[in-house]
Amino acid sequence: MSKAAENWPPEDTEPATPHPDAPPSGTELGEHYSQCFGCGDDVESGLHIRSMIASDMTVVSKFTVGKDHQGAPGLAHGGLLACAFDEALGSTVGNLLRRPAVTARLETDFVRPVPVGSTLHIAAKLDGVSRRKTYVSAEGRLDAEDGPVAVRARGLFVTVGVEHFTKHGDADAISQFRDVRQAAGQDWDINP
Ligand SMILES: CCCCCCCCCC(=O)SCCNC(=O)CCNC(=O)[C@H](O)C(C)(C)COP(=O)(O)OP(=O)(O)OC[C@H]1O[C@@H](n2cnc3c(N)ncnc32)[C@H](O)[C@@H]1OP(=O)(O)O
Repeated sequence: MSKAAENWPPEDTEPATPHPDAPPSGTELGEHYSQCFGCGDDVESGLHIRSMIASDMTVVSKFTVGKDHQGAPGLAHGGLLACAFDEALGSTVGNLLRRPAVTARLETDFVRPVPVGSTLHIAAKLDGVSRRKTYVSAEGRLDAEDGPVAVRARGLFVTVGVEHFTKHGDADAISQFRDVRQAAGQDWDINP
């Protein structure tokens, strides 16, 4: 996968089993939390990533690089690109497996510069599961699904209980988030 790559996944895994209630192919996912830097509509300079279920093992996401996302003049900051892949990979794990999980490890290979105004087409897939660990990887292509590869990433997500978020996060905000989502008949507990 990358020049520095070793085996991936780095241990024996079982194939991932999509949750029976995972959204079907073609489902547009929207934001998972309005204040999420990756996908939230309320974060003005956020990434505003939008994702769609592509199959029972893959999710495709789009991230358009804005002026607030620069490192060098006119070019995306690498850390923000890593953030975009964290979001895309996390969305893949959360929506297909439907259990709360957090990023434990994230690797990125920056293959070519990503200019402001360009759109990364990110295709992410579940690579395997070992106990609480889910391995997932993605490629981001410039300006088209079959454009040149600009970034590759792979991550390890570890399944956690909802108490991970209530204990370490803002319990009041989580409570409000839960109420709003439940009132709208939406799930709230796969990654609040
Ligand atoms: C619909 C949803 C959309 C969601 C999109 C959002 C995407 C954004 C996602 C994020 O950015 S989440 C925020 C960033 N991540 C964190 O804040 C996580 C902080 N870390 C932790 O809370 C804990 O370290 C963690 C929960 C990951 C693990 O702690 P635990 O005490 O629960 O488990 P443990 O340390 O025993 O690790 C479990 C397994 O994972 C392995 N592991 C943990 N960290 C690792 C690591 N860094 N590298 C390799 N392996 C790792 C560990 O060796 C072990 O393997 P084994 O089962 O084989 O023993």
